[in-house]
Amino acid sequence: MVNHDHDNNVFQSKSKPKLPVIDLCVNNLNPTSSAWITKCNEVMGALEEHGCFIAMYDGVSHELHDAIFLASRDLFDLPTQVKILNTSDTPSHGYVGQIPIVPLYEGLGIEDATTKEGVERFTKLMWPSGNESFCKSALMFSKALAELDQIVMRIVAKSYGIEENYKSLLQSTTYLLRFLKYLRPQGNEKNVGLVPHTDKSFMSILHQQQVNGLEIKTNDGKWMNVDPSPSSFIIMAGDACMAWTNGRIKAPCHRVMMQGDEERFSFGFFTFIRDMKIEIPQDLVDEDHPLRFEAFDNYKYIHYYYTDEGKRSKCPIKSYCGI
Ligand SMILES: O=C(O)CCC(=O)C(=O)O
Ligand SMILES: [Fe+2]
Repeated sequence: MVNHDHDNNVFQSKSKPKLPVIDLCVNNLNPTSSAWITKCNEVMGALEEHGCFIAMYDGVSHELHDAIFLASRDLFDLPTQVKILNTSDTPSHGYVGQIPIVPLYEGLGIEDATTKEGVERFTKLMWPSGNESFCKSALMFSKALAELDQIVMRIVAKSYGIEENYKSLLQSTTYLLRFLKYLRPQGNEKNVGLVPHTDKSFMSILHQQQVNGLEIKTNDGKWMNVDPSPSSFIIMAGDACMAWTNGRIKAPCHRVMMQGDEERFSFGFFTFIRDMKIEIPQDLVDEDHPLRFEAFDNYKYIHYYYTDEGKRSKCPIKSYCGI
């Protein structure tokens, strides 16, 4: 069982750079209160400064937090020949494991994770005779995180005055829930769990259990640790959001470093825009902010990223559709 005592502690070690922590608990969100404007400013300030922040969110109960991490352990305990059945047309959306540059990393993904069909399809593939509790937890967790994503994106859209543009994106949003596991590091050295990258998603929400490892690069090039808590979720912009906001919100570079002798479980919940080109809203283009990105397709961009040219690029979204 997870120990929740650390929930009330300070989230990040002192004297190190800290990510803003913003309360997005449902009961504390009242758009008619005077505190609401302050909250929106905090969210926008954090996203424009860091491309990410820590959200305190009660849409995932402690019971669901425990259940989804138990479900994750069940999943990773399956034989590799079962896990590799999790395939996808999109690179790194299905099973990934035993990769030489990241030998500690293993991940599986549920596409259409907020739909019963999507979650049932995945569950049936992994457990042909069924796994009711897995299915229930994965669906509840995904739905709760989709709500959190929409809370954040509505604030972004309203602040920029681009609600109509966001509405059309929302209708084409798909959700990928990735279960992630990192083996305990070999020896005493800090080991790479996941190499530095920016996400190819529109938005990402990360959630980790008690073992640390996620590090986010600050604007002055330092790596900042993020400490976990059952009620905290890291909201992070992906490359697609960076282009959509005409560069106002940057996708932060992050990595996973493993230390100590424990394995680590985490979740990545990613939004992508399917079947439509993402256009940079006119309202975000003016004399001071000339158009920096052409309209682009989120999935074609992912495929581009996995080409040699994409992999070599320092900023793949700029190489793909930058002006
Ligand atoms: O495990 C984590 O906390 C981070 C995962 C991540 O960055 C990713 O899957 O893109
Ligand atoms: Fe990532």
